[in-house]
Amino acid sequence: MSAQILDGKATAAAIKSDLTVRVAALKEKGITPGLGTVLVGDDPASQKYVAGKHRDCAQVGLASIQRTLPATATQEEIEAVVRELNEDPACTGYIVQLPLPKGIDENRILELMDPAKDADGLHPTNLGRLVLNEPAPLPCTPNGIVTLLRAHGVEINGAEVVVVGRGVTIGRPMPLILTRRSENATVTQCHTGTRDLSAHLRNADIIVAAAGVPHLIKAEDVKPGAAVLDVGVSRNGEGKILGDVDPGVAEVAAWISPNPGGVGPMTRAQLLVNVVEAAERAAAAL
Ligand SMILES: Nc1nc2c(c(=O)[nH]1)N[C@@H](CN(C=O)c1ccc(C(=O)N[C@@H](CCC(=O)O)C(=O)O)cc1)CN2
Repeated sequence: MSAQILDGKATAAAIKSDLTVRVAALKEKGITPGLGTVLVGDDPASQKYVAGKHRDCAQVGLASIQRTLPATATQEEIEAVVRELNEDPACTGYIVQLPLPKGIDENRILELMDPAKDADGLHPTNLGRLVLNEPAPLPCTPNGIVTLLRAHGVEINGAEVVVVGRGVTIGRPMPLILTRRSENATVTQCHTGTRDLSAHLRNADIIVAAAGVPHLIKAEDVKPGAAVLDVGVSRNGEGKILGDVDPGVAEVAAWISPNPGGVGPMTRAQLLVNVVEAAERAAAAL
């Protein structure tokens, strides 16, 4: 078997094309949504992701606001920027690029954000709304994964899903989204404390690999016909991305997301969706 590609680039392009029309409609009503980003430090990957987010904004017609602080920025300096964006009417939604430098209390920064402007869906209020099944912006990568699977007709309803990883951007929220009635999957969450990862993986119809361990998932761990989403990003000496999924998995799986070109572009597209949806809700309330 040679797996079919879960094409994140093409799916994200279709989403952005739809958003371009919706942003134009908002502008006709006098509303220009704007995405803010807060980038702290000089991590090349984070710089690249944030630059991509601003390129996307330009592409769909969103305004964008960039705040960049040095790696030496203090907790108080970062909090001051968050307070400023909370108050800035031009910024309808924003994100704080993660991870923040060592020594910064990331949770305190997230908690300080105005939940109404949380474009990442990572504010505790919005994560709580997800738990309560109330409307909220959804974390971008997990939501992007669901959208990617749906776009390719992969059955989620009733599927056995194994999520590998428990980080705040993917691992924690992914099961919350997949177990909603609208998705209706059964989810097992695995992590570094899991005793027999292979045993869980071999039972999965869908694997979401977000461990950050290069080539952790091998062909022999995967049930023939499964869909495998490679979310992990490690880099070799030349900066080339090494995903969590071994290339041999493509011979066993029915569906596989390339990395790059799979979940990454979907993360960015879903962020734009959150910003535009928030602006549409605000416009409807006028
Ligand atoms: N505040 C947040 N921080 C982080 C998030 C997040 O959702 N919110 N997720 C990741 C990084 N991320 C978004 O910020 C992200 C990761 C990857 C991509 C992407 O387009 N990747 C490309 C490859 C780019 C490359 O060559 O390096 C791809 O997969 O094709 C976009 C956004 C952690 N932080």
